[in-house]
Amino acid sequence: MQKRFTRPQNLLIFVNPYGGRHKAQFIYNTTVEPIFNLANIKQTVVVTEYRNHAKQYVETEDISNYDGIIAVGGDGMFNEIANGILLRTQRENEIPVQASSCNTPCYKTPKYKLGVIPAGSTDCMSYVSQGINDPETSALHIVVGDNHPLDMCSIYDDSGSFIRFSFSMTSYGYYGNVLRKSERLRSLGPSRYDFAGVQTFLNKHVYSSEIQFLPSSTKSQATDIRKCRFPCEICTNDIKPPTITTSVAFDSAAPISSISGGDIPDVVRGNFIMVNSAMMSCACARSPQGLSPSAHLADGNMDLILVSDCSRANFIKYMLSHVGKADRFDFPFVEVHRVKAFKHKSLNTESCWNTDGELIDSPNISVWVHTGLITLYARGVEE
Ligand SMILES: Nc1ncnc2c1ncn2[C@@H]1O[C@H](COP(=O)(O)OP(=O)(O)OP(=O)(O)O)[C@@H](O)[C@H]1O
Repeated sequence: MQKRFTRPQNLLIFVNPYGGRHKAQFIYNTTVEPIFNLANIKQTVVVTEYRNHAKQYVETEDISNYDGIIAVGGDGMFNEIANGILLRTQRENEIPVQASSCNTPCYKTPKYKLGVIPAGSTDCMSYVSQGINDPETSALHIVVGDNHPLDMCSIYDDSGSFIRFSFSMTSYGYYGNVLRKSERLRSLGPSRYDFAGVQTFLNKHVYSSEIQFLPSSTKSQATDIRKCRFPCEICTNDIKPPTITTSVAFDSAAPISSISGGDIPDVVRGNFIMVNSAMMSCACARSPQGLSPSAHLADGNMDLILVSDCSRANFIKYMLSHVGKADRFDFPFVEVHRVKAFKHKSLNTESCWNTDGELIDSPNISVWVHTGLITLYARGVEE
């Protein structure tokens, strides 16, 4: 078991000059570097030059001297680094990354701890793991070597091919369409999400889908009042190792039951404005409670939130419930399930997926949670 505090000696740091308001370099120079220098931490800085630069770097370069990898950027940067280091770790341990791997106790945790200094647009990772988007706070958590496990999910297309790992929201329909539009509006900075959101809302689309899911085997529920707060008993005590043991490759026709080692899946069919899964609360400065306020950082579950067709007025009410403290599950057209895995099949016209702000074009995917697969320099949110 990892010690709760292991102060880092030597860090690999990626600075994304392109994310958020383009302030990552300034934040690193003025806030992060001085704190790391005071703590005598050796630093190697890579300013990213293109998309996937950080992912390629951690997958292929010699990183054996470092004890941690830090993103100065947003959730997209963190996702890149997490994907790169997870793929490298599986490759080095000869663990194949494909859907059938989910049927064994699965992927190996990297030996490197990951941290993020918020310098993106949404910065959900910092907000959810520290309760605030503040570069100084994040730098201090790294300096003292705080530890917190983080669940990751793995996503596959309907032929069982691996797509990517993800840590926060994976969403089909509305948020997928917003992302697709917002990518074309990057020059507007963070406000691109507002423009894309309004446009997507005005062109409301509804998608017919079938979703199979494996319900969680833990006692906690998405509707719990208790949230993930330091010290979180659910994240530290309630973790169950994966029980999935059979080995059958995914294919588009196979029901999730044949690949779930005896667990019986539930099935829902309907017309949805969006299908969301939240690995964590997905809170951010704009939505301080997040998409699923009682989701946990490391309990081996995700919350599957199905938003059925409804009037535009009701959809706005649902979206506005995310800004305040109102119960976002108290709508007749919203249902929520705490699950370990799910599989989505489109039954008519197709949308795309938004996972951690990255686009997945394939509408038919399966998603599996892996308990505590990453170790973060974080403590969790303190009240
Ligand atoms: N030099 C670069 N040029 C273009 N894209 C880059 C460069 N460096 C990194 N990227 C890409 O920028 C994307 C977005 O970065 P980042 O997550 O830091 O900011 P953001 O999208 O504004 O914030 P958030 O993800 O929190 O909403 C990353 O997915 C990364 O691949």
